[in-house]
Amino acid sequence: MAAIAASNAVVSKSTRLSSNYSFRPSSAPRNFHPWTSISLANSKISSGCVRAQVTPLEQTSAAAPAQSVEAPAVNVFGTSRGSVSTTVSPVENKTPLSKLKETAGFDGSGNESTVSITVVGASGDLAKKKIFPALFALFYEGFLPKHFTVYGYARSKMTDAELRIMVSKTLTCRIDQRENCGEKMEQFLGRCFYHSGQYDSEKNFAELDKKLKEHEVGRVSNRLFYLSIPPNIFIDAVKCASLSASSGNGWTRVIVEKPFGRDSESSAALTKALKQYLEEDQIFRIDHYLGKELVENLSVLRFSNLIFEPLWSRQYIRNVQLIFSEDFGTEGRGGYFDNYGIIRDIMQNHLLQILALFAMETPVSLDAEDIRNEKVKVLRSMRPVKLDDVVVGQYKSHTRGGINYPSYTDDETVPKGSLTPTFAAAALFIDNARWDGVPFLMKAGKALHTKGAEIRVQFRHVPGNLYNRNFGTDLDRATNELVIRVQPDEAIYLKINNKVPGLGMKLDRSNLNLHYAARYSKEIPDAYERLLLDAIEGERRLFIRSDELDAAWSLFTPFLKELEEKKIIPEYYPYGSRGPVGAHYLAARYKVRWGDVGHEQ
Ligand SMILES: NC(=O)C1=CN([C@@H]2O[C@H](COP(=O)(O)OP(=O)(O)OC[C@H]3O[C@@H](n4cnc5c(N)ncnc54)[C@H](OP(=O)(O)O)[C@@H]3O)[C@@H](O)[C@H]2O)C=CC1
Ligand SMILES: O=C1O[C@H](COP(=O)(O)O)[C@@H](O)[C@H](O)[C@H]1O
Repeated sequence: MAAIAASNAVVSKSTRLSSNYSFRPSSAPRNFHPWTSISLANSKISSGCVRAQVTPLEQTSAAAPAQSVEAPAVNVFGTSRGSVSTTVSPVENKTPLSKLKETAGFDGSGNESTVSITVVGASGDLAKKKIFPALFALFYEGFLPKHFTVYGYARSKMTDAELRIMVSKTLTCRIDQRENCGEKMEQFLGRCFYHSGQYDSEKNFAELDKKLKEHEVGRVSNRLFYLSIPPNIFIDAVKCASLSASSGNGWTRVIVEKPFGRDSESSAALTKALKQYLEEDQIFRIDHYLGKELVENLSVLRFSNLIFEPLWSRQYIRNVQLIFSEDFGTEGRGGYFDNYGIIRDIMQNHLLQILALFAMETPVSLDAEDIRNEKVKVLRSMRPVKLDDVVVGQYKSHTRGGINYPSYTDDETVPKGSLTPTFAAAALFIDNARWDGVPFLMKAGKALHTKGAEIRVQFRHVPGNLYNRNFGTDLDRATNELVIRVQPDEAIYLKINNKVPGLGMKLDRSNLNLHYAARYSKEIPDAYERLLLDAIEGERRLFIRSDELDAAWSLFTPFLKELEEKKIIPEYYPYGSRGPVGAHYLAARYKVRWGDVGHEQ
C-alpha cells in the first residue's frame, strides 16, 4: 500500500551513543545548569528547581506571522548532543562534520532542511502537560534544528494566537539562562501554529499540508506527527496524515502513543493497520519510561562497570523487583483506565521494558537494532504470566485526617461494579541460562501511600559468611541490595554490610550512595524531551519495535483473558495504603520481601 515517503533516517548514532553522550549543548558553558526552572504555570519541576515569574504571553508580542520568525542565531553545533559530561573533566565535542551540517539545518547533501512537528490532539492533556513543554525545552537548549515549525492540530477551534496562549501557560524555563527566558519563549511561541481539523478528513490534512509547505519553502521538508489522541482514532489520523500531509522530499515519521492495543490480537491489528500507511521505520511507538534518565542509565551501569556485569545472573542475584507506585488515583482518566487496568497501563509496557533492558545479554553494539534484538530475545525467553502468579487489587475509599479519598468506582467515568485492577503484583520468569529460577517481581499500583518507581536487585547470601552471628537471626536482611530509584529524587545505591566504628564487632547495613541531586547539579530532562529529540534524529533505540510489542503481549494476553473471563474479584485496599496484603504472600512464596519504595536510603 501507499507508504509515506521513505524515512531517510539521517542519524547521528555514532555521536549520540558514544560515551561522549550528553545533553549539554556544545555552546553552553561547562557548568551549564539548564534545568532549574522558571515556570509560567503548573508544570511539575524536579527537586532543586527555582520558579520565577515570566511575563505572560498576553503581554508580549508572540503572535508572529508565518515565516516572519526565524530561529535565533544558533551555534553551528546546533542540536549536537555529542559532548562529554562526566562532570569530572568534560571533553570537547567530537561531532562529525556531516552531523554538524545536519543539525545546523542541512540534509547532508548541502540542501537546507526543515522539521515540521505536528502535535495531533494539541488541545489534549498530554500535549499540554508534556509535549509542548518538552519541545520548548529542546528549543531552549538549542537542540531543535535551525528551521523548525510546531503545528497543533485538533478539532477544537483555535487561532494561532489562542494556541500560543494555551501553550505559554505550560512552559518552563531553565533558570541559569533566566534572563532570556521570556525572549526564548516568545521565539518558540512564534514558531507555533494551529490548524483545526477532523482526524478522519484527508481534506483537512491537505489544508495542513499546504500550511506546512508555506513554512518549508525551498527546503528539504522533514515531518514528525505526534499522535496525542485516543487510540480509536490513531488509524484515521495516520491514514489522512499519510495520504495528504506526508513530506514530498524528506522523511515523515509518526510517534504513536500507548496503548498499542489491549491484547495480542488488537495490537497486531493496530500494527497491520499502521503498516498500510507507514513503513515500520517510520513508526515510533513511545514508551516514555525508556526516556527516563535512570532507565537510560541501566545499560551504562551494567556494561561500563566491571563490578556489576559479572554478578548479573542467577548465580548471584536471587530476585529482581520492579516497582511502580502512585499516590493518586485515576482522577480524570477513569474512562480510559477502566478499559485497560494497571497491568496494561504499566506492567505490560513500562515495567516489562525495564525488565528487558535489565536482563538482556550484551548487545553487539549500541545500535538500535542490536539493542532491540536483545530485548526481544529476553521477552521471548519468558514464561507467559500465570493467573496463580498474580495478585490484583482495587482501591476503595478511605478517610484520613478528615479528608475522604474516593474509591476507584466513585469516578463517574468508571462503570459501577468495575473489576478493573488498579493494583497488581506479579511474578515473572525468564527461562534462559542467565536467569533460570530468578523471580522478577513486578508491583504497580495507583492510590498507594507513596509515589515512586524503583528497580531493586537483591543479591544472594555470602556463602559461609564469617560474620553470620553478627547479623543476629535475620540473615535475609544482610544480603546486598542494589536500588535504582528511577523517580522521584533519582538515586542509585548499594546496600552493603559494614562494621560500625568502635572497638566491638557490630555490623550494620549502610549505603554506597549515588544521589543525583547531590552529585549532579544539572536537572534531569523530562523523558519526553529525550524521546522527541530521538524521533527527530531518527534514533529508534528507545522506541518499541513491532516484534517486541508482539512478544510483550504474548506474555500477558492469555492471563488477562483468564482474569477477565473468570471475573476475578480484586483485593480491595484503602486509598493511600500499601496495597493488598496478597502481594506479600505472593512475594513470600518466592522467598522475597518487597523493598519499601521511597522509604529508605
Ligand atoms: N494524558 C496522559 O498523561 C497520557 C496519555 N497517553 C496517551 O496519549 C494519548 C493522548 O492522551 P490525552 O492527551 O490524555 O488524551 P485526551 O483525552 O486529552 O485527548 C486528546 C485530544 O483528542 C481529541 N479527542 C478526545 N476524545 C476524542 C474522541 N472520542 N474522538 C475524537 N477526538 C477526541 C480532543 O481534541 P479535540 O476535541 O480538540 O479534537 C482531545 O483534546 C492517548 O493515546 C493516551 O492514551 C499516554 C500516557 C500518558
Ligand atoms: O503511561 C502512564 O504513565 C503515567 C505515569 O508516568 P510518570 O512518568 O508520571 O511516572 C501513569 O500515571 C499513567 O496512568 C500511565 O498511562
